[in-house]
Amino acid sequence: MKMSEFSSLGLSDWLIKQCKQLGISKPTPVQENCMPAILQGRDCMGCAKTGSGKTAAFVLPVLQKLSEDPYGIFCLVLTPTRELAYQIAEQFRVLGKPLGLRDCIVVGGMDMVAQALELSNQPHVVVATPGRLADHIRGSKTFSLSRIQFLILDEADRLLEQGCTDFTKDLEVILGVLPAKRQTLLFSATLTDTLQELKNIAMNKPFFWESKSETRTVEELDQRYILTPEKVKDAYLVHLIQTFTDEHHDWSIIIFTNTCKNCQILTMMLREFNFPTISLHSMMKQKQRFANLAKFKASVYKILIATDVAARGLDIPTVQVVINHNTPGLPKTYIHRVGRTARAGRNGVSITLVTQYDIHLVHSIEEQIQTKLKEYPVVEKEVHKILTQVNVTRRECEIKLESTDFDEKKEINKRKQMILEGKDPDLEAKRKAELEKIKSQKKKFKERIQETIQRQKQKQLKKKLMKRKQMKKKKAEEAAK
Ligand SMILES: Nc1ncnc2c1ncn2[C@@H]1O[C@H](COP(=O)(O)OP(=O)(O)OP(=O)(O)O)[C@@H](O)[C@H]1O
Repeated sequence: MKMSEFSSLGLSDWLIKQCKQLGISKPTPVQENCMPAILQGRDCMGCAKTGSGKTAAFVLPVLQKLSEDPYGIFCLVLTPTRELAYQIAEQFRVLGKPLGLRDCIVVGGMDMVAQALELSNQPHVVVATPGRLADHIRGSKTFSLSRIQFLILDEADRLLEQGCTDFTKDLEVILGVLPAKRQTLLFSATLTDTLQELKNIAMNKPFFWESKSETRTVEELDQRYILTPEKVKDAYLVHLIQTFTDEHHDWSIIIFTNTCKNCQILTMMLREFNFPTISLHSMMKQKQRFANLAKFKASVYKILIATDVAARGLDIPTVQVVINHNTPGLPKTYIHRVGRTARAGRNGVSITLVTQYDIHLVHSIEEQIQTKLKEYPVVEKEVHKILTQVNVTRRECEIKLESTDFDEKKEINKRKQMILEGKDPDLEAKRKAELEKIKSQKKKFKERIQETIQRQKQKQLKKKLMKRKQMKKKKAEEAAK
């Protein structure tokens, strides 16, 4: 009966069989609703919660169509991170094995010549991050995307966001070489903010489907918070990990933090406490990033410390806990981060460490997800017992990191990025210094004004007091007369 459900959506038997081998036997709502429209040739926008099977919702119909009329390059998938590109390509490869599907992954940080060669061999599916693909388009005439049938934007809203990595210029280059007659599919757990821009990319009045639900996170996720002063945060972190690892042998944990440096320091610190920890952030070499992720997926390391480069899309079933070492500034980021657990109907816990300065962020997260975070119970005495040891260890790790060339590397990476963006790093540095100067002058000016106002207020107060004193004296004198 389950088999017939996929077949009633229009998939061939070979594809249904292939799904079954991966434990995919009954379509999830996003698949059930979006696949028929895609198979009918319509553009589609699918917005469904994290871990709800959006990838197969586009991979399966593309494979179905490809099997009916195979030619390369048939489909282009764009995605914001390199790790996600590999994950998506893998789904295509596994599900499309009976077709002899050829895919090509085009991401930054990997050999460009090898990629160019693969592109010229007419793969059926290209999965790419926008920056590197745009580079290939600008620099090479050995491949063409002018006949693609499908353009897919996975994590579509992120691709349009002008965040720390801005994809918009690269997207323009890519869209410029694609045929107007194509099917465009857009998927994400958070489409609504950029809906209009996305509709423009889809062009042909897309079929839009959004999972109807009051909450924006899954029910299987137990969402918690711990209110903590900044300097006790790390002690809570160590305590939490100790408790989880004592109680569960087969659990994996992802810890999200805000900067690459913090990621590095926390990894060093947790290793000092003998926790099997590994990190993932954008300052690492790409090969190292892939290697670390593979080791985490294989449970060689149970703890992954990552920046938001790992916040979206990664599908690792063993992850039972997500810890937010910092409260995310955007509710959207929170939704994707905690969505790394409780996937495909499994249970999971998320714990967000909140300082007094982040409470307003928690309120806006709660408002967006339509769920209240519950306090996570902790025996505080236990945390205070390890507080000094944890903070001393952290300080030692910071000193160790300072003695390496981490900051220097960061600076070099920044300069490289600027050169790639066509900016002059020295000129930018000068501009930044000037801006800082203006800012500091403004700050000083403001402070001086505040001081003057304060002084004037004090003067007035003094005057008033004097007047009152004199009045009292006068009254007393008059009374004495
Ligand atoms: N019909 C299905 N039945 C059971 N499992 C499925 C089904 N479809 C997909 N899955 C599995 O569910 C998991 C999550 O799917 P997927 O990674 O596509 O989620 P997603 O919706 O893209 O999440 P995110 O928004 O975090 O990217 C995967 O391991 C996938 O193999």
